[in-house]
Amino acid sequence: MSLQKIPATVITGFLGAGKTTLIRHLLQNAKGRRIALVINEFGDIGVDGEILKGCGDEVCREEDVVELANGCICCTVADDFVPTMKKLLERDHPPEHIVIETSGLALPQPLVRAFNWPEIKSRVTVDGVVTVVDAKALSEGRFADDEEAVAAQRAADPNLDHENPIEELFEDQLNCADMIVLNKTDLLQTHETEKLSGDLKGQIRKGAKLVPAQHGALDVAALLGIASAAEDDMHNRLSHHEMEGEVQHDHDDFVTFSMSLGPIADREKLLKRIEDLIAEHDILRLKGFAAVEGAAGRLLIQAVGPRLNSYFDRPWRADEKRSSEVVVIGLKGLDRAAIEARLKG
Ligand SMILES: Nc1nc2c(ncn2[C@@H]2O[C@H](COP(=O)(O)OP(=O)(O)OP(=O)(O)O)[C@@H](O)[C@H]2O)c(=O)[nH]1
Repeated sequence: MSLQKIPATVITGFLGAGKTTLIRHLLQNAKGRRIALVINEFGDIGVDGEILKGCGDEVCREEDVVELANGCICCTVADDFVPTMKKLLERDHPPEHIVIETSGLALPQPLVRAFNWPEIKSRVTVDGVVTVVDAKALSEGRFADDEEAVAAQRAADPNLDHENPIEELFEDQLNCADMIVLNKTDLLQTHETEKLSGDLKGQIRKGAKLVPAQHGALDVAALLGIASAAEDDMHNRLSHHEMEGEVQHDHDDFVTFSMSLGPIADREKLLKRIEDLIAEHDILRLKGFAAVEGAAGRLLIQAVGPRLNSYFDRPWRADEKRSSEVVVIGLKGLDRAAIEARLKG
């Protein structure tokens, strides 16, 4: 057995920033390197795992994708993450590199700390924490407060403890990063990207790298091999909760639910219903697959904030059940019953 530790890259970033897209690009350009993926999703439909497995066996073998779907990886470190890592390490041919995709709602800090568990620390080190940022959403102010609204809230109730859960999570994910990928720059003008980069540089930890990207297309040599050993450096990467001396954090600010829609007779009508829903409710993320009647492929549906897109990602296999399932994520208070009723038409 080699004494060298296996490098692990943690890919984090808010809902829909482009983590799965980046990993897909990485696998397609890994040039034979044996990479195992650990994927954590909120909700019980493994959309990200399915997208990656859909890349084809030569890029991503099914046995190299491990899905953790029992809630958020940052809260289930001991029960899920550590045993999963141990299993990967006990394989006859352990991976050469491990890539971990956190859910868009996860804090990376508890996960990175888990690399200090003795049974992991002796065999694995964090190569880098990569935080993917949705440049378009950031430019639209989705991670910041509307200052006037906050001032009005405070004026109405000065005792109000103001916390924007999205902004806080975004900052925690930034603060832990070795590399920040400013993704989706295709949706911005050059001067907007430059302005965002300049603004972000003022907010990130010294030494963290900021790189612009489109569809996560980064040079694999830059992405892997950072060798940060972030697990030894957590005092420089504290989350808001840690800075405030809290051990626990929770996801009470967000709700996630999934639902089955049955066979879809008309693709366009379904997409219109989803568009209307997104306009009417504060849905942060919606994703899933649909079985459109008469279509040979499964329809992948992706919505991030106001942007919706869909395409047939691969043919249905003869041995699988054709079903339509979506997961919806939003802030607490989302009207689940109304959304379900509307989605089901
Ligand atoms: N225009 C544009 N779209 C992108 C880019 N990167 C990703 N997307 C799209 O953004 C949507 C979300 O991408 P994902 O890679 O699934 O994002 P994610 O961070 O894995 O999402 P969660 O795991 O749900 O948090 C998909 O529709 C992607 O095709 C990009 O650089 N430009």
